[in-house]
Amino acid sequence: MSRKKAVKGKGSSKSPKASPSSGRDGGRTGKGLAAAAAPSSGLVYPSRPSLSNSGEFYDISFKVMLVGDSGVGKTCLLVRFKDGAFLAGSFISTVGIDFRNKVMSIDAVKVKLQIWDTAGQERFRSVTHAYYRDANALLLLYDVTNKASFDNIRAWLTEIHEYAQQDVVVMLLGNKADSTHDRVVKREEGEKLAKEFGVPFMETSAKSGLNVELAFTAVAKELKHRTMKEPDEPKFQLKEYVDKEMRTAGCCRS
Ligand SMILES: Nc1nc2c(ncn2[C@@H]2O[C@H](COP(=O)(O)OP(=O)(O)OP(=O)(O)O)[C@@H](O)[C@H]2O)c(=O)[nH]1
Ligand SMILES: [Mg+2]
Repeated sequence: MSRKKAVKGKGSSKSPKASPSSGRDGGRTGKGLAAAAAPSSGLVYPSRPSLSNSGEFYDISFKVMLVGDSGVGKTCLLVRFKDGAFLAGSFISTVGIDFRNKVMSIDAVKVKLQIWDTAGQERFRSVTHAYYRDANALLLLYDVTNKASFDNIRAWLTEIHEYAQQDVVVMLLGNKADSTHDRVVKREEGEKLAKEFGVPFMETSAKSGLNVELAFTAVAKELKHRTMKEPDEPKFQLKEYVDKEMRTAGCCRS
C-alpha cells in the first residue's frame, strides 16, 4: 500500500465564500479555506500517493466535523485530542471554521483525520452548512452543564439531515462530564436521545481527557472499515464497539 504524508498544523477560515470541496490534502499552506479544502468525497484512496509537509505518512484520509452550540467545548475537544492539552481560562469563541489534522493507526492502517472545528454561534451557521456535504463524520456535542445545548441537539440533527451526506457517521457527545457540580443533563438523558436517533453516544471531557481518544478512534475505525472492508469481513459495528470499549474501561477513560 502506498503511503501519503499528512498535512501539518492548523488551518482556518473566516470567510464563507470559498468552496469547501475543491483541492487535495487540505491546509497544505495552513492559510485558509481555499488551501484547506479537500476532495468532495472527503476520501483519499490508498492507491493514490500524496505528499505534504508534516512528515507523517498516511494511507487514507477522512473529514470529521465538530458541531454543536457555542461554548460546548468543540475547540477544547479538538485541542485535547490533537495536543493532549486543555484550553483553560477565558473562552475564545471560534470564528468561521478551523481545522487540524491527526494521523491515527487503526488496525495497522494509517488514517488521517482532517478535523473541522466549526463555530457554534448562529451568525456563522451558513459557513457550517457549506461544509456539511464534505464531512464523512460528525461529532455532535452538547454541554452537560447547559440544558439549552442539549435541547438544541434535535435541531442540530435536523440540520445534519438536511445538509450532510446520507451515510455520514454521527456520534453524540455529552461534553464537560468532569463538571459534576454543575451538571444539569444526566447521562441517561443523553443515552435516551442517542437511542432515539440511532446514533452512538458517550460523555467526554476535554478537561480531563475522558473518552476523547475513544470518540475519534471509534469514528476512524468506522470510516476505515467502510472504505477497506474485505468481502468476507464482518461489518464493523460502531455502536457495539463504543459500548464494549466503555464497558471495558468502566465507562471512563482518558
Ligand atoms: N469543565 C470543562 N470545561 C470545558 C470543557 N471543554 C470546554 N470547556 C470550557 O468551555 C468553554 C468553551 O469551550 P470551547 O471549546 O471554546 O467551545 P466551542 O464549542 O468551541 O465554542 P464556539 O467556538 O463558540 O463554537 C471554555 O471556557 C472551555 O475552557 C470540559 O470538558 N470541561
Ligand atoms: Mg470553538
